[in-house]
Amino acid sequence: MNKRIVVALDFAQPNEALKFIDTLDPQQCRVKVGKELFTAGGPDLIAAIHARNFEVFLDLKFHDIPNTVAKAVAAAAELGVWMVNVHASGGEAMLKAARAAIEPYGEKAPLLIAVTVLTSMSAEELKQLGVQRPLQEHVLALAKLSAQCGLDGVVCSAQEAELIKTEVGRDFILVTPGIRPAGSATHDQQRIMTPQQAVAAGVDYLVMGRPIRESKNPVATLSAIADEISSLAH
Ligand SMILES: O=C(O)c1cc(=O)[nH]c(=O)n1[C@@H]1O[C@H](COP(=O)(O)O)[C@@H](O)[C@H]1O
Repeated sequence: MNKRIVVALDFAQPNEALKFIDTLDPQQCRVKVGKELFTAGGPDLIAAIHARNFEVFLDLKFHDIPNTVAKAVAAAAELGVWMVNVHASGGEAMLKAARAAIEPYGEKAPLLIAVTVLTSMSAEELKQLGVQRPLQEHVLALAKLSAQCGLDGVVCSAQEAELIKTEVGRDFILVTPGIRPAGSATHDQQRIMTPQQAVAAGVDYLVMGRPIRESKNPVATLSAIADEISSLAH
């Protein structure tokens, strides 16, 4: 139940992110550094976050040729991050290359997670891209491929969690953004669930950004959600 929430540090500047995490408790949550913040802050910022005892999900969603992704994932492992992600749609060779690249790090290797279908995408949008099968089927197929390639888990929406846990296995880690407390703004997210629904569906890690950062009292909001979900069975 511990530290199920990963707070998305979607800030423009490293100093804003550090100021924000200095209000948080590393025993209560992990943090996610994405494209905007890493582009601005780079490895120095990751070191500064680690110095504050937070575990980092480096969310750079690598999607490139196998050689490039393998080297990028190894570079992430060098930073000592807790979790790193790639896009499952990069395909089998890319996923296997990413897995092989972090093998030498042994127990210190980050968790390697593949993004299935972005939580901002609807079924209609997926069809526009030429994917004819239903969205849930596509997410499941990408999750199965990721598992076969040795990845530790996937990013999906909590709406697909039960299906993936049943079909791929209980130990396959599910990381779900698109988490919205009841009544809060959905922003650009399409496939959403409340924190309680997500935990009930079997999700391992809930990624939450704006509902926490933009709330009047982020610390109180985070604590309230953490308390609520810790009382739910997994
Ligand atoms: O890999 C991710 O973290 C991710 C995948 C996905 O499918 N959808 C998604 O929203 N994310 C990230 O999760 C965070 C969600 O933030 P909020 O929508 O503000 O809660 C953002 O930092 C996104 O970059």
